[in-house]
Amino acid sequence: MTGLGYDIHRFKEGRPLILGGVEIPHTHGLDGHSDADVLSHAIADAVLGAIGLPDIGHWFPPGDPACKDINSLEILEKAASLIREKGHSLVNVDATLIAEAPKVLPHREAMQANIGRALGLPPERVGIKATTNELLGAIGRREGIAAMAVAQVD
Ligand SMILES: Nc1ccn([C@@H]2O[C@H](COP(=O)(O)O)[C@@H](O)[C@H]2O)c(=O)n1
Ligand SMILES: C[C@@]1(CO)OP(=O)(O)OP(=O)(O)OC[C@H]1O
Repeated sequence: MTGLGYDIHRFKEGRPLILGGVEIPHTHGLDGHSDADVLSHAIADAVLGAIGLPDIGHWFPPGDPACKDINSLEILEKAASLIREKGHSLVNVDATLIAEAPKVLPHREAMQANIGRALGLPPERVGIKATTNELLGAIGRREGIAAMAVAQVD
């Protein structure tokens, strides 16, 4: 089965920028109740969606004090454990970050390692790509970062 995930967070000054559990040097971080790791959120929704489970807001309710500044790698761990509990196995995930800045590909291997560890996948089964939005729209105006992801589950 295949799952699809998408998320977007706006930039906010004074927050660290966390993507795939990696702190990436930048002028702004992303706003959110959690650590706002847009990449991990999109991947978690793809994993959950592959077996028809409700999305991350069901398991980690927006605004829940228990989720304040939560490390989103924990969300990935939860999604992967639900897959195993239901008798399935995760095959791979693939994601694209959409960001005008910063350049994120220099951090690809660190993100693959973190996400792979959280999901129980080897790094080569964690695809991470990035593109700018060619200066178009909100992403092009550097107002935030979006991510989309797919997951394959047997
Ligand atoms: N935030 C980003 C965006 C892009 N990259 C890398 O740059 C390549 C070219 O991007 P275009 O949008 O101009 O096609 C892209 O393929 C990525 O390798 C990046 O690292 N971080
Ligand atoms: C994990 C949660 C918890 O508040 O994180 P947020 O930072 O609010 O991020 P969002 O992607 O808007 O929604 C998911 C939430 O469930």
